[in-house]
Amino acid sequence: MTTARSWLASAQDSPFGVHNLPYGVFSTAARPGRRRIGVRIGDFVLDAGGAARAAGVPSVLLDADSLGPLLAAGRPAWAQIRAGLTAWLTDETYRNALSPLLVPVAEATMHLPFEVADYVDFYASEHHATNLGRIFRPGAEPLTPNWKHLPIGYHGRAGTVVVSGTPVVRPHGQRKAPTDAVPDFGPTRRLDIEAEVGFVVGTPSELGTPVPMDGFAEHVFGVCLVNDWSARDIQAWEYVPLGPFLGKSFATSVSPWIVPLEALEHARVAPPARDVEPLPYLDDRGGEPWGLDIAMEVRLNGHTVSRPPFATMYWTGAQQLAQMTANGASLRTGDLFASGTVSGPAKETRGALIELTWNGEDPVKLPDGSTRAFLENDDEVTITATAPGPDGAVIGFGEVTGRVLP
Ligand SMILES: O=C(O)/C=C/C(=O)CC(=O)CC(=O)O
Ligand SMILES: [Ca+2]
Ligand SMILES: [Mg+2]
Repeated sequence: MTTARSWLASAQDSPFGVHNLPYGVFSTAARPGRRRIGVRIGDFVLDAGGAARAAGVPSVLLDADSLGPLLAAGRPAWAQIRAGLTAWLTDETYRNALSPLLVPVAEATMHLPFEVADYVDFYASEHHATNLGRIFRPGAEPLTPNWKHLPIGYHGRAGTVVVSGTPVVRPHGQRKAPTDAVPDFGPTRRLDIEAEVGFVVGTPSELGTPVPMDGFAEHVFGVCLVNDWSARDIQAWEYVPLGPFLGKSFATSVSPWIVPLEALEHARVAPPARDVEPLPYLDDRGGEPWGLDIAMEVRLNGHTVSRPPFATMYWTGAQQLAQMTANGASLRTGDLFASGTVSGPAKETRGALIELTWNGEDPVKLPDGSTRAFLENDDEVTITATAPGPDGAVIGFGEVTGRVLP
């Protein structure tokens, strides 16, 4: 296949070229109350509903203030709309009609692109799970006996998923260090991040009917970046025996651009070897597994502190989807499930400060001479990522960023 090129100069050699075309929801200062679906192309946001009208094929799925209707429309509609956008942005004859519908990225305010239905967070990095096991449960086997038999996860708080740029207020909660006799209540002293990848569900499923791994592309619309902000002192005290609760439910940030699954076809890689035989519903050996070669980067106050490699994740999104629905639980349009913290084997590839600093014992040094065990007020964390596209093209995910407020 030859590489299609856009007539838009800034789309050439861009991580937002015609091979990507991620969807978001934006407004402009001229009309702040008017939210529209935008498609990122080069340094611009294309007003997608306007583009469809200009091309003579008005679309109720694109003329919307949320991605909800598009998500619900299903894979054939997603493919058809993507093909239309690709044609309009590569065929020179659309240039004059579409050019007035391009808004410079700097002039677009991005919003949460869909109403998050249910939110699930997994625990799928063997390196992260091993590190956290050692830190939270010293002396015990770091990986619990179930870890290689099923993707462990928990249900999070959909209503506190916020778009990139939303400030994160330092949460209060019960804190009790192992050496304290009793807990006290106050602002977390151990505010942390978790660099993750999020999967956005489009097509719903029926209650009582599990979705197998090969239903992944039918149900999952696309992929975003996630920062699962975590208060480690609150978490360590409250999580026994039911798992994460208030230490993680105060805010979860997502990137504003949803990269369609079709754009990641060239990023598919084999996941790590399965050294415990998976049960049949999770066995992706011999099939077409959904490992993804997404290279992530975590910046703290502009300084790169980690480069987590998503390709090292033990459990894939397809296995997580199969696990999430194995009991017959249904999917809803707008469900978001996150991969779990992405940590590679090397220290500089760990996706959370608790691992990077080994529970604060070995603080991260910043160029201004300061150090961080955990986040301080006014710190800003940004996660970015790229993946390989066709013919050497790069697929950009944009960023998820957030600043800590007292
Ligand atoms: O090992 C534990 O007790 C908990 C670890 C986590 O913080 C889990 C989590 O949020 C899942 C993940 O992001 O990998
Ligand atoms: Ca997490
Ligand atoms: Mg969270």
